[in-house]
Order: sequence, then C-alpha cells, then structure tokens
Amino acid sequence: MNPSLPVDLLADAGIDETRIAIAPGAVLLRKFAEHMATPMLAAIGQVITQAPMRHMYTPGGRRMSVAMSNCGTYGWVTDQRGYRYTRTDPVSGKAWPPMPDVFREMARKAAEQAGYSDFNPDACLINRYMPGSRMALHQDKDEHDFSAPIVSMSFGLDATFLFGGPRRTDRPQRIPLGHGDVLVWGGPSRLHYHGITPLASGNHALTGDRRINLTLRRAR
Ligand SMILES: O=C(O)CCC(=O)C(=O)O
Ligand SMILES: [Fe+2]
Repeated sequence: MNPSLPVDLLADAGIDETRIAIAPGAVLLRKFAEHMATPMLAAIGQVITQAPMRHMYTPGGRRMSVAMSNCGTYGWVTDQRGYRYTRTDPVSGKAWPPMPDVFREMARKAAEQAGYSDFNPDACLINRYMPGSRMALHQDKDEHDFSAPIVSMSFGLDATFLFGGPRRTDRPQRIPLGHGDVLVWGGPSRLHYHGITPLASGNHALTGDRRINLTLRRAR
C-alpha cells in the first residue's frame, strides 16, 4: 500500500486537503508527521527512560489526568508553586533530556508550512492520554515571548481538540485529531483557549491504548 497516493491525487487535482485553516494564524496539517511516527515514538521512548512520565498537580492541588514528561532546554511543570518552565526535572534533579533532532526538524517544517519561518523550539512537552484523560480549556501563556507559534503533534488514538478564542467563554470549535496530525497556532491565535475532550478507548497499531501528544514551544 502506498499511503501517500490519495494525497498525491488530490494534489494533482489542485486540492490541498491536508492543510486546513482553523482560525487566523492556526492551521491543521493532516498526517504531516505520520511518515515519521515510528522513529518519533522510539525517540519518545528514549526520553521517558531518562525522565519518566508522571501525573503532575495543578497549583490548586488537582492531579492531572494526563501524564507528562519533557525534553529540551526547558520543561513545563506544575505543582503547588504554580505553572512554570524549569531547566531540570524536579523528579531527578537532572537536566531534561535533549530534544531529539527529529522533533525539532518536524516542528520547524510544520511551522514553515503554516507560515511561520525559523521556528526554533527550546521546550517539548510530552503528554500521554489514556482513556478518560482530558485537558481542560486553557491558554499556553507561560512562555516569555508570544511571537513564536505552538506546534502540537498527535500520535496514536484519535482525540477531539477544542479550539476556542481569546476568551474562556468563546465557544470552541471541535477539531478531530488523528495519528500524525499536526496543529500549529500562533500570531493572532497564539493565546487562544484550547483543550482536549476525554479520550475514548481504542487500540492503535503503534501506541496501543493511548494517545501521545508533543507540544513544542519557544519558552525563553
Ligand atoms: O494534547 C493536546 O493536543 C494539547 C496539549 C496542550 O494543549 C498543552 O499541553 O498545553
Ligand atoms: Fe495547551
């Protein structure tokens, strides 16, 4: 089977169905990372042997249903002291594992496709969703500079991404995300509220009973 064939036929017909505008500054790149899923999942496996996935606690004391780890110069953490980026993993006291080149390059290419040149992420959050795991509507606003976009990659089970507006009360769009899909948002939508509805159970050939998300950002 040649999975790229239907896309090529669409491209020949002048239809670019893989690149979908979501909002000003926000683009969904369907299956953009699919061809690199196997090496990327292997790289995630390497990272989490050094910085194991863990359930963090919100500043309000709630255990997050999503398990997380990080790689890159900075890692995003949350505990009773608040949401922030750290250079070291609070569990081990060691630096976060380096960001695999394959993550950095995929993120850079996706950002470019979405109209953001020279994206240079210094932080990669790894999110693991099991059935029932969710992420409530929030803004990504712990970064110092909002000029860089966010690049978010999905692997494994399908999810429903909620993409809202600049106010928490703005009614979100429901965007189905599948294996290999990459969502990029920045510019006018950089601070838009977003989240993930509770993951449905299922089985994926590469990830089994879970969804893995990589969220790449410029923290500093
Ligand atoms: O899992 C996702 O697709 C979204 C993750 C997210 O919004 C975040 O980690 O800030
Ligand atoms: Fe987010």
